[in-house]
Amino acid sequence: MTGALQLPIVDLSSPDRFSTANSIRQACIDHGFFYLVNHGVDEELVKKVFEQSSNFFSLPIEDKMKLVQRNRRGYVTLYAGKLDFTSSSTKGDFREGFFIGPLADDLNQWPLEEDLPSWRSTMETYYKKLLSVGTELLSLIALSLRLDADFFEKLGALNDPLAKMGLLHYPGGLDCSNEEIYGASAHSDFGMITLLATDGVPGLQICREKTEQPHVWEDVPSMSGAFIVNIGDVMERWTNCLFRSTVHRVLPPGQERYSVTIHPFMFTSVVISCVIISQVFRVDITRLSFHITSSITLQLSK
Ligand SMILES: O=C(O)CCC(=O)C(=O)O
Ligand SMILES: [Fe+2]
Repeated sequence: MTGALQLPIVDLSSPDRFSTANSIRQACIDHGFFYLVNHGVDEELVKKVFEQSSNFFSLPIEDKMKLVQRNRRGYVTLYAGKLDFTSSSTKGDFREGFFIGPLADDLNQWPLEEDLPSWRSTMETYYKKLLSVGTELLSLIALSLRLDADFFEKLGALNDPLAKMGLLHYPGGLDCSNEEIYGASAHSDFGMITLLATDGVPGLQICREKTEQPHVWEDVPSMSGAFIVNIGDVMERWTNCLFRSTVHRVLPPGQERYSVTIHPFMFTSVVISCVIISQVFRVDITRLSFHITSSITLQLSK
């Protein structure tokens, strides 16, 4: 069953940080998803990122394969990944991607400047800008949890700003009537928060009650100029499940679709403890730790 949904809207430019923090709190309790408006990222920059993304994915496959993923950076082919680990489908998700990690460590792969002029600088500008939006958001999230605004910063979230940006391309035109293939199969994101920009083509759906069967899927319409923000598994654990890491997916649209994700903070060395203590612990506190291997494979122990 599906239906359309109107997510809460959070205005990042509001001078009243406490009221913004309260609206974030309510949005994260009710949906785990919200629209972020007045975020200060220039519309022209977002447009350029989408244009450059399309330029890359339009290259011949041989050229894209020269940048095939190494160290979790670079090009990932159609069907190579499957976000729903529980799915019995033998095929992966019907999308291709290009992943960019921390700019300082020299592990990123870039198209040649002569092939795609300004490609690298556009992506680097967007990455840095989104990291600063994420930083502001993280301090508001701390306030929303009745913590000091610099709570996560003091834990080292900004010392090691391990962020991952994904350019995603859903080619469309897939007739999937016989097979269970999605653009992105059902999953929750594993980090703290995700900021998502889409080109407006529909396809994203969320399921708010992940334990209920059958799943009820609701369409998330895009909002012009807004980012879609969602809570990830690590933040769900920080909050003892007060904030939801909501399951979502992307249907294989008949129409071509582009999106850009960024997961700004992936702590590498911090033990995740609960900041919301209630009568009922919904997570196992004694095992709330996580590890990221050098290849940024995150294993959350449950
Ligand atoms: O493309 C989208 O709209 C969402 C993608 C997504 O959920 C993901 O890559 O984690
Ligand atoms: Fe996701």
